[in-house]
Amino acid sequence: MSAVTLTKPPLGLKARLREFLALAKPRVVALIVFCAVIGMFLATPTLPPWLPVLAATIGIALVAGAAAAINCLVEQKIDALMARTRARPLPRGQVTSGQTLGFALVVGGIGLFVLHQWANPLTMWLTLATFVGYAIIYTVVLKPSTPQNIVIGGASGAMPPILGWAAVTGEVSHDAMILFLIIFAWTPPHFWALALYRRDDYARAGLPMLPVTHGEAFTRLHVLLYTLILTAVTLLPVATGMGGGIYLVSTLILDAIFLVYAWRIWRSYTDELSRSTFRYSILYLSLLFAALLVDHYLHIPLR
Ligand code: HEM
Ligand SMILES: CC(C)=CCC/C(C)=C/CC/C(C)=C/COP(=O)(O)OP(=O)(O)O
Repeated sequence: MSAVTLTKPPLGLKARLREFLALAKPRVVALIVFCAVIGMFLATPTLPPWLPVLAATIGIALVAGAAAAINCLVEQKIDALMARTRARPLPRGQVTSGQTLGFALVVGGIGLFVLHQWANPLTMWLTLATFVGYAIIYTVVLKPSTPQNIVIGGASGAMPPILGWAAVTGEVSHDAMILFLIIFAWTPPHFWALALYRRDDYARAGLPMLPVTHGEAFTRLHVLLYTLILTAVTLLPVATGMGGGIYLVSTLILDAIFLVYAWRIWRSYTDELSRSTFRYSILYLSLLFAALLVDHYLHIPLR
């Protein structure tokens, strides 16, 4: 009887690079970097110096990608159980754990070096803390143990504008902390909208996400409550003068649409609505930060 070989054919270089890129969750990292870059531009009244901007953009992207790869490494067994994540490179066996660790260490190490050399040490340390916050504290400790995982872990995801700000000014101001608060308040409706229509995935994987531990109705109410908090927080830039007329009009429109989604999630839930709300959350954050940037340079003062 002839033996049947089940080994996969080796990947070509391009396909291999694609697998490594997938480990870095490029679309999430793109929005993270976008928010960091806006933080850099908001940090100074004129144009920020190009070298720290370039270094911080590259450095933050690399370290965030490395953090995402560690998340894929730690969660490979969980990812194999969920429909949304089972096609990732590790569960499919396209890369090994060792390769993923090596990739994260090299890419993250280069990112930290770039930040230290051409941005400043403060930005490097804050980015390293963000890396630890997401890759270790959120992924290893919080995610498998509490439904508040994404609320607390959201602090890491909210760091990018602070990192950008620090790269340009060498310090962290109150306005940078307001940008942090916006992403921090945005994370629960962003994630719970997804968790609602992916609740079976999370239940199968044994992860204590809010719809699994506290039920759908409770989660739907909390999407609405956090969207209300988000609306309040997005008015803070107007209170401090960081945001002017263009920002105010933009955020009122974006918040109103988000509130309609959140209200409907609470009152007349469907999975399709929840999916649209999740998609809108990404558009919302992108447009809100874009509005802050436009407003910064075409500022219409409100006082
Ligand atoms: C703890 C905080 C966060 C959690 C738990 C979370 C959760 C998630 C999950 C589970 C997805 C996957 C959706 C899918 O596979 O279809 C996702 C997608 C996404 N998230 Fe988040 N997120 C967080 C923070 C952030 C932050 C800070 C940003 C950017 C500033 C962000 C931007 C995105 C984007 C752009 C996508 C879409 C990715 C794609 O289309 O492939 N997220 N998020
Ligand atoms: C250094 C730096 C700026 C780091 C940023 C940290 C970072 C990559 C935050 C993104 C948050 C994110 C991808 C959450 C996905 O949730 P999940 O991991 O629970 O989702 P999953 O189920 O898709 O793995």
